[in-house]
Amino acid sequence: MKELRFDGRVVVITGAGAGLGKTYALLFASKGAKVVVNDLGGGRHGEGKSSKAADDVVAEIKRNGGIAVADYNSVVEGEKIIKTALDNFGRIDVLVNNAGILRDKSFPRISNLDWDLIQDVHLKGSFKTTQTAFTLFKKQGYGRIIMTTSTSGLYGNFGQANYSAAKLGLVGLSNTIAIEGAKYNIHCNCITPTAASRLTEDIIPPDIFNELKPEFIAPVVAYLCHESCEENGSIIESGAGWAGKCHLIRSNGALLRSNMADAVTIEKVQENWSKITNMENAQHFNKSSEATMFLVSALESIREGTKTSSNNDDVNIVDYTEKDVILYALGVGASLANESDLQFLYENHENFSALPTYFVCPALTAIYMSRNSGITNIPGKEISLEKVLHGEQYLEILGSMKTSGRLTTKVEVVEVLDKGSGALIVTNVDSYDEEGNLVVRNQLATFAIGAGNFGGPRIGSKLVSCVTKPTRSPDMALSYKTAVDQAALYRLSGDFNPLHIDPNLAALGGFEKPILHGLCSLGISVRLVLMAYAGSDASLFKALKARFVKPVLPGQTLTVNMWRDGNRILFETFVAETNVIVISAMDLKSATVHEGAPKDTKPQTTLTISDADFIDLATGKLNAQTAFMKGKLKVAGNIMLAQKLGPLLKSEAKL
Ligand SMILES: CCCCCCC[C@@H](O)CC(=O)SCCNC(=O)CCNC(=O)[C@H](O)C(C)(C)COP(=O)(O)OP(=O)(O)OC[C@H]1O[C@@H](n2cnc3c(N)ncnc32)[C@H](O)[C@@H]1OP(=O)(O)O
Repeated sequence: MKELRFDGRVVVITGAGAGLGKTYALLFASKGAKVVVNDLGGGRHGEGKSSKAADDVVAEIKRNGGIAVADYNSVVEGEKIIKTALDNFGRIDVLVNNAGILRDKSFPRISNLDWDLIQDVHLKGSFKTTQTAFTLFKKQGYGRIIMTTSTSGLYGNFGQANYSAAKLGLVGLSNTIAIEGAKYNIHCNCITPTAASRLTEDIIPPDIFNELKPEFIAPVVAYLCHESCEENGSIIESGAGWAGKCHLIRSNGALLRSNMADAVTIEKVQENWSKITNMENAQHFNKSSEATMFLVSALESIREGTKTSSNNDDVNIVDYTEKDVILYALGVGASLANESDLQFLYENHENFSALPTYFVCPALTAIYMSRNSGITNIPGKEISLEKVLHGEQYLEILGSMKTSGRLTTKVEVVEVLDKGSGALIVTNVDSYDEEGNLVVRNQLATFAIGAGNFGGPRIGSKLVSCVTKPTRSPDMALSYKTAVDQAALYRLSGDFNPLHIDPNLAALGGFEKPILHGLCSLGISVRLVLMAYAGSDASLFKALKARFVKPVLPGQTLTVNMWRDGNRILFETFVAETNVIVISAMDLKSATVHEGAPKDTKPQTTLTISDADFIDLATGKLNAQTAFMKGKLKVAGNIMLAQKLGPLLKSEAKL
C-alpha cells in the first residue's frame, strides 16, 4: 500500500505541546510536513503560560530530522498562529484545532469565568485560526481543517456543561465550514478523540487510560487531512485503536395535521409521540436544506390531505363558521330587505340556518386543496383556471346541516370526457360530518375549454343527468338583479378563481369582463325557488342538478322560471337583459313543498325581485296564489321597474 505522506504541506496544530497535539505534530512531521507547533504553555485549566512545551516538541521533531517551528500565541489570537506559518513556511495546508482546557464544575457552580474561558479557547479560538486559514485555503483552492469535539459535547457528561456546549458548538462550526468550503476543495471534519491526555489523566481509570494512546488516534486525524481523503463535514469518533463515523440522525416523525385547515393540538402531539420518537428508519441530513426539503415534502403531504385509499381519493378537512354561511348568503343576494332572509343573516335568529347551496362551498374548497383537482388529468394539456368553466353541478343534502362545523371531504375525479371543444372533468366530492356520517354529496362537472380532442370518451356513465324542463309555460317566475360587485362578494366564499375578478385574466379566458361564478347564479336561483315553494325553509331542500349554459355578467338580472311537479320543482334561469338561458334543466328534487306554496301546475304569477324589492309585474300587488308569501315579502307595487326590465319580463307575466 502506498505510504500517505505530507511532503511540501504546512500543518498548523494548536495545543501541540503535549498529548494528542504533540502526537499529531510528531506524526505529520515524520511524514514530511512542515509543522507549526502551537502551544501557549498554560496549565490544563488555562492558567499561566510558557514556551517550553512547544519548544520541546519542535526540538523532538528536529531531532527526528523533521521541520517545525514553535508558536506561543493564544488561540484567541488565532490569526497570529497562522501568521507564524506564513512567516516561516510561506503557506498553510492543514489546520488542526486541538488546543483546549477544562474548567469542570457541576452545572449550578459554573461561574461566568468558567464559561467564558472555555468558550474562548475552544470555540472562539477555533473560529479565529480557521477564519484566517480559510481565506488562504480559498485562494489556493486547497485546505484541510480539523475541529476537535468530544463525546461530552455529543452525548453530555456530568460536570462539563460549559465544555459540552463549546464542543457541540464546534460541530456546528465544522458543518457549515464544510459546506462553504466544499467548492474550494476545503474540507472540514470533526474528530472526537477518547485519549489519555493531561486533560483526562485523572478522569479515566488507569487500566483504560493506558490503552487510550494518542498514537491510536493521530493516524485517523492525519488521514482526514490527507489530500486523498474525500471526507467532508463528518464527525469521526476514535480511541483505543478504533474509529467510527458519528451522525446526527432524525426519526421519520409524524404528520401532526392531515390537512392545511387542520390545527396542531397538544393532544395530537401526544397521540403521535411514539411515531415522532421511533428511530427505526431514522435518517441523517448533510445540510439543513435537506432537512428543509423533508419538511417541504411533509407539507406537500399535508396539502394533499391524508391518502385513505389506493385510488384517486383525496381527503380534506374543511372547517366552516357561522360567519362563512352568512357571508355566503350575502353573496347570493340574501338581504335584510326580505324578512325571510334574516334567518340566513343573523346568527341569533331562532331559525338561523345555512342556505342549502352553501354546501357547494366546502366541496369547491376541497377541490382547490386537493392534490388531484382533475385539471392536470388531461393528457398533453396544460389548463389554466381562467379556461375552466363550471359546467354542471349536482348537490344533495343527506343530513341536517349545522351552521358551523367540520366536514371531512373526499374528492375523486370519476371521469374525464372528451367533448371536442373542451374536456369535461367530473369530480365527486362527498362530505362527512364529525361523526363520520355522509351528509353532503356534490358532483362538479368542470368544462376545460380547449382541452378536448385528446382521444377520450365523449359519453360517460358517472355524470348525474339533467332533467328536461316541461313544455308548458312556467308556473312561477322570480327575478333578482345581481350587483356589479356580486362576484367580488361571492368569491369571499372560497372560489378565488381570478376569472371572476381580474379583467386581464378574464380576457385571457376570452371574456369581455370577469364573469359571475356559476355557483353564485345557482345560489341565487335556489334561494328564489325556496322562497317561492318552501317558505325559505332551508331544511326542505333535498337535491338539485344544474347545467351552466352561458356565462352571466355581474350586474345582469337573473329571472328564474319554475315549474312544480309534485315535490319536484324544475326551474331554469335566464338573463333578463339578453334572454339567454344560463342554467337549464335544473332540478330541485323531492322537496317537501311548503304548505302555502302554489299547488297546481297551471301558469301562475311572475314576481320580480330586484334590489330586494318584490314586485308583482302584472298587478303591482300580491295576488291570491302568492298569498303564502304575505307578511314575508315586501310588496313594492312598482310596475315601473318591470317596464325597465323590458318586454321579456312583461311577456312573462301570466295574469
Ligand atoms: C379544478 C378546479 C375546479 C374549479 C371549478 C369552478 C371554477 C369556477 O370558478 C368557474 C365558474 O364559475 S365559470 C362560470 C359558470 N359557468 C359558465 O359560465 C359556463 C357556461 N357554459 C358555457 O359557456 C358553455 O356551455 C361551454 C363553453 C361550457 C360549452 O360550450 P360549447 O363549447 O359551445 O359546447 P357545445 O358545442 O354546446 O357542446 C359540446 C359538448 O359539451 C357538452 N356541454 C356543453 N356545455 C356543457 C356544460 N355546461 N356542462 C357539461 N357539458 C356541456 C355538450 O352536451 C356536448 O356534449 P355531447 O355532444 O356529448 O352532448
